[in-house]
Amino acid sequence: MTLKSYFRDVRIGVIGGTGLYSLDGLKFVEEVTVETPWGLPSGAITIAETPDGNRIAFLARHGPAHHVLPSEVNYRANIAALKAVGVQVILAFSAVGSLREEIQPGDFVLIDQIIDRTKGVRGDSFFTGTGVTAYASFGEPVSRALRSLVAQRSDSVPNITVHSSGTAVCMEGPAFSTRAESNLYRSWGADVINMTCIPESKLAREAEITYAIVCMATDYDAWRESEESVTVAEVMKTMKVNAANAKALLLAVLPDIEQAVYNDPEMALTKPEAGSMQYAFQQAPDKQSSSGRSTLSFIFSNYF
Ligand SMILES: CSC[C@H]1O[C@H](OP(=O)(O)O)[C@H](O)[C@@H]1O
Ligand SMILES: Nc1ncnc2[nH]cnc12
Repeated sequence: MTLKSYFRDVRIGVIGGTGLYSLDGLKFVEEVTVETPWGLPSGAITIAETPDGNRIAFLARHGPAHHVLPSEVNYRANIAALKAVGVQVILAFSAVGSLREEIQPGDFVLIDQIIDRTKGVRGDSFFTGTGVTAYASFGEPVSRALRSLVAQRSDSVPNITVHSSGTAVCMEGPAFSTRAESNLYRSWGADVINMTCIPESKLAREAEITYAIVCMATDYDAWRESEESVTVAEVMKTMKVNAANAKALLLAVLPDIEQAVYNDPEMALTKPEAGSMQYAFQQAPDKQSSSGRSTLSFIFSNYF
């Protein structure tokens, strides 16, 4: 596709997860289908206009009708497509199970750490198969600055409890965990569990996009002896309330993110990620595969 001229200025992207398939309260502009070197994303990207007149991009992670399983989401295409329309910051949303008594269904958690329990079946690097080697830094998988913006603004949203940090386990799925697994993750210090934050967060980092994910607790997974283990019915029931709260939180925090990406000459919000791959490449440019360089230029117009 030919990218329209305004796309370079669509700096904010939102990824909706289970139960969050569209945005409310913003003016619809258009839907765009972006083909990437890694294939097609889960669906069309919706471009919407904020009350401040900026355009943002929305993508439903599993597709608008949730037709794609977490292991089968083309995370590379999703992130590459958002990057192609200009996105520098992604605020993602995810339905998660709670591994802690104090994180109740309905609570939101701004995770700062992730334990990867996916099983190697997901395309998890833009560099795989390109003949170009690069190693992203991922010790802090989520943007501290974006988390803190969301945490601060969440005070203005009624009826939500937001935990400002936490560790997520990302499991393979689609079947939920056994009780033994759920207890194992608790013993590791994990607070919530989902099936999608890996490789989404890792690919955002490779693409130098500032990324945070709002984890919305829907259930107590499988660890509580006194309760039935999680079911989809339970997740969807809680997500009805969570989705409304997520939309309210997004509308509340958007002006702050817009201010940070359009009006801060220092670009403090995106600074840690922008340019972070600069020293991650191993080979001298003349030793990199030229077809790989051409593929990667789709997301790294600055390096290739
Ligand atoms: C349908 S429950 C399991 C499903 O829900 C979460 O999705 P998302 O992270 O996209 O909100 C979880 O990660 C699983 O993919
Ligand atoms: N218990 C759970 N495990 C994994 N992903 C989830 N998404 C919502 N609840 C979940």
